[in-house]
Amino acid sequence: MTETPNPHMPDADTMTGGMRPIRQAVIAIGSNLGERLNNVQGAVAALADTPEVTVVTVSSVYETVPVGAPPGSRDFLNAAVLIDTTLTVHTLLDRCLAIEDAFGRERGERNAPRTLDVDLIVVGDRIASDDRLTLPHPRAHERAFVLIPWLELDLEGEIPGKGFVVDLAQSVDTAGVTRREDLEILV
Ligand SMILES: Nc1ncnc2c1ncn2[C@@H]1O[C@H](COP(=O)(O)OP(=O)(O)OP(=O)(O)O)[C@@H](O)[C@H]1O
Ligand SMILES: Nc1nc2c(c(=O)[nH]1)N=C(CO)CN2
Repeated sequence: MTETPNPHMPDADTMTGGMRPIRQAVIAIGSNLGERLNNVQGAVAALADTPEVTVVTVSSVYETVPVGAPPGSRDFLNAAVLIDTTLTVHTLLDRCLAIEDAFGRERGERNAPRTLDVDLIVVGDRIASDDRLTLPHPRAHERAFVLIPWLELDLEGEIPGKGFVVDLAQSVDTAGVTRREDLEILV
């Protein structure tokens, strides 16, 4: 679905800093290449260092079987982060991509092993679709490695148009998602 701008109202993405609303966003982080925990931890630290972003809570770390990845790919470490932000959705996306780059992310084939993936899952109840950004993330509702960490952060979480996280998490196969009690992300 594409957002239809209302010519009489300032779009939330073009309003000046002081006027922008605080939105709660869910960010999914993954790594299956290099120093996986260091990469995930670094992504959270970089988000926390971002002006106009406040990290609210961070999930446990989960070891997850790769989905849709080339044969032989290593397991991922995945986590989810709840943030409050006044950034526009596109500025937030740019920040996520810059954090990936800072951790040596190479952009090859889809689902190829990666040092770091930082995906925007939902930003408030924003629905958006353009050549750079789709919100909610179009595959989040079917991904146990996103839903299980998110559920830990917010039992009332919802993906607009798809349903509540608690229900979605029951409709997916969670066998490949294991909480790593021995690993922790520090904020
Ligand atoms: N909600 C979103 N979060 C992150 N990137 C998005 C989103 N919507 C669209 N994109 C675009 O997708 C592009 C490719 O993202 P990425 O390389 O992380 O995909 P992927 O991790 O291989 O696959 P997937 O999208 O299934 O997670 C990004 O450059 C970005 O412009
Ligand atoms: N287990 C797991 N599988 C994936 C992941 C991920 O983060 N975890 N990310 C993907 C592309 O974003 C594709 N497959």
